[in-house]
Amino acid sequence: MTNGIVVEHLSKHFKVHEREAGLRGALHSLLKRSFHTVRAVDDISFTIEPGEIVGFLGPNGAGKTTTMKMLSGLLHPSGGRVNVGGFVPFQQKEAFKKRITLVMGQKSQLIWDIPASETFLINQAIYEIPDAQFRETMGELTQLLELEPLLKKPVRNLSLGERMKCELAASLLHRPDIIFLDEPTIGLDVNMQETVRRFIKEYNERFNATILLTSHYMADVTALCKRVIIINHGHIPFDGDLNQLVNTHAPFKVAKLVFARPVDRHDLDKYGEVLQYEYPQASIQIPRAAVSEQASRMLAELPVQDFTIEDPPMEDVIGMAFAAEEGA
Ligand SMILES: Nc1ncnc2c1ncn2[C@@H]1O[C@H](COP(=O)(O)OP(=O)(O)OP(=O)(O)O)[C@@H](O)[C@H]1O
Repeated sequence: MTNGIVVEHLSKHFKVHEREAGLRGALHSLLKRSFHTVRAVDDISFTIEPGEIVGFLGPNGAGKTTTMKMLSGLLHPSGGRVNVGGFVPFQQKEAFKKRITLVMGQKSQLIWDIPASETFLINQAIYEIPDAQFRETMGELTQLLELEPLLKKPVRNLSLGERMKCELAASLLHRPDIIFLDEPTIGLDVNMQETVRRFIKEYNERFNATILLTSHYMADVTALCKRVIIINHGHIPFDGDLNQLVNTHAPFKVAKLVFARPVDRHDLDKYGEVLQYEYPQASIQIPRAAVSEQASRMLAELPVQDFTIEDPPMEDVIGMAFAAEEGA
């Protein structure tokens, strides 16, 4: 049984009731209802191989959650075809539900007033997980996510990060091999983001799970995803290797220098575009093709004390990809 995903010409259009403001508008819309169509997802196609982790990126309102809901069977598409692990998601077959999970960082499935361990038991019943398998998976998840001290506390007393760990455990108890993660690290502190990231990676490796992940934190994307799909206004302007995205939209690197003594700002212009210079530090943007030549020139000609070459921040690269799509 494969756990790949195939999406062909998928669309979701919402018909939204338009109402004019004020009493007149309310009366008018009672008599004559007018609608407009929101093309939340508009003819997208992609394939995800079994075991792949793919970053699904886009600005607010781009269509990420709508796509994930269609892939997990919560929304019926307006057009196109979806195949997730051999199933048509919106048919909502029991066997399909046992293969997938949708984790939404902003929504909780845990019951507020009781400990998470009791929600786990409820999920065991819902997913018909045999006792032995439940104990084994619970043991694994408890160890991977360090859940032991949290299991008996009412969910309302957990911190956001602790709750997220329990959320992940509840969503993965039935050992799905296709996982949709919608902002799993939102609002978590840097350490907890790192824990969740490590866990996602380990789960993927252990169960060869296919994972589609949205996140506004680029550290999640660079740590987990070799491939990214960018969605903007319901379209996909980019689908490919993360490195290729950087090469296409940011065909330059940034040299960070620390000088041993002050240099003339104008002397730096010949090496590239000076982004910032405030003694002792400078940042210079250099076309990728010229990086090694300019790096050796700078080291030979300038009083360099410390020197690094970095890719531009991923947030900037993604921003450039969105901007290119807007301008297209
Ligand atoms: N039920 C609905 N009725 C009408 N419009 C909707 C509905 N659900 C989503 N939309 C609209 O569809 C578009 C895509 O929304 P979606 O939630 O998929 O975006 P997103 O990429 O997940 O954004 P975010 O990063 O803010 O979560 C938005 O314009 C949104 O307002």
